[in-house]
Amino acid sequence: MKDIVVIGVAGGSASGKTTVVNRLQSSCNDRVVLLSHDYYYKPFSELSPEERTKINYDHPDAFDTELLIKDIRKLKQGIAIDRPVYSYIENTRLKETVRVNPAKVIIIDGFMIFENEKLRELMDIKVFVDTDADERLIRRIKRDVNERGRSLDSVINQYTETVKPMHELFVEPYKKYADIIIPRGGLNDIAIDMLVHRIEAIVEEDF
Ligand SMILES: Nc1ncnc2c1ncn2[C@@H]1O[C@H](COP(=O)(O)OP(=O)(O)O)[C@@H](O)[C@H]1O
Ligand SMILES: O=c1ccn([C@@H]2O[C@H](COP(=O)(O)O)[C@@H](O)[C@H]2O)c(=O)[nH]1
Repeated sequence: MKDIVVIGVAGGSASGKTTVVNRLQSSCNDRVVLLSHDYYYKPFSELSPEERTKINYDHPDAFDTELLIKDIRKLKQGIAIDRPVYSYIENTRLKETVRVNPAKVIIIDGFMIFENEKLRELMDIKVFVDTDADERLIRRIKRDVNERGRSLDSVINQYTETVKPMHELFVEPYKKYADIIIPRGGLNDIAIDMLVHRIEAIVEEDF
């Protein structure tokens, strides 16, 4: 039996990680499972909804990364997990969980997943989705206003106060750990096709 392969997909907020991962998943179907670092945001249930809007969500302390590491280890041992579900609208973890069964390829995505050494060491292939900051900001404004229930002012304030400075501390310096860098994000067909072929080769090996 071959080892389970863990692929990490990092990159700044709104760089196109989800777009890349969805394209990888749809090419490889149920042979691949996805765990997003964002599922593992701490619930901060002791705080009021108003207080939760003020948290720095771009700092490593906002995540329960230990739980993610435990869950990846269980999947690697062939044990199913119940992963948390996070709401960006309510800024907290929901009551329900989602069952994740072991698969040959585990994809982990998250903007700062290369920052944590223990997490990084679990990854066999590290991919960084690299998109210019101005494009990421435009995409983030559109997404957060349309899908995450934010006002234009709140997106711009959050970006200047935490997203950008934390990106410079916890995302960009860790790009050096990537094995593959995908410029321009989710619509880079050539880079995505190459990755899909690599993953297909892995899942087609004897299990
Ligand atoms: N190449 C692209 N061109 C234009 N918009 C894009 C592109 N890639 C992603 N987007 C859009 O930008 C937003 C952020 O992309 P997403 O894949 O969710 O990024 P991430 O997971 O890195 O935050 C989404 O609304 C997505 O539809
Ligand atoms: O409650 C929350 C939790 C997270 N965020 C922001 O989300 C992004 C990460 O998502 P991407 O898909 O990688 O963009 C992060 O930059 C946090 O600022 C939030 O606003 N509220």
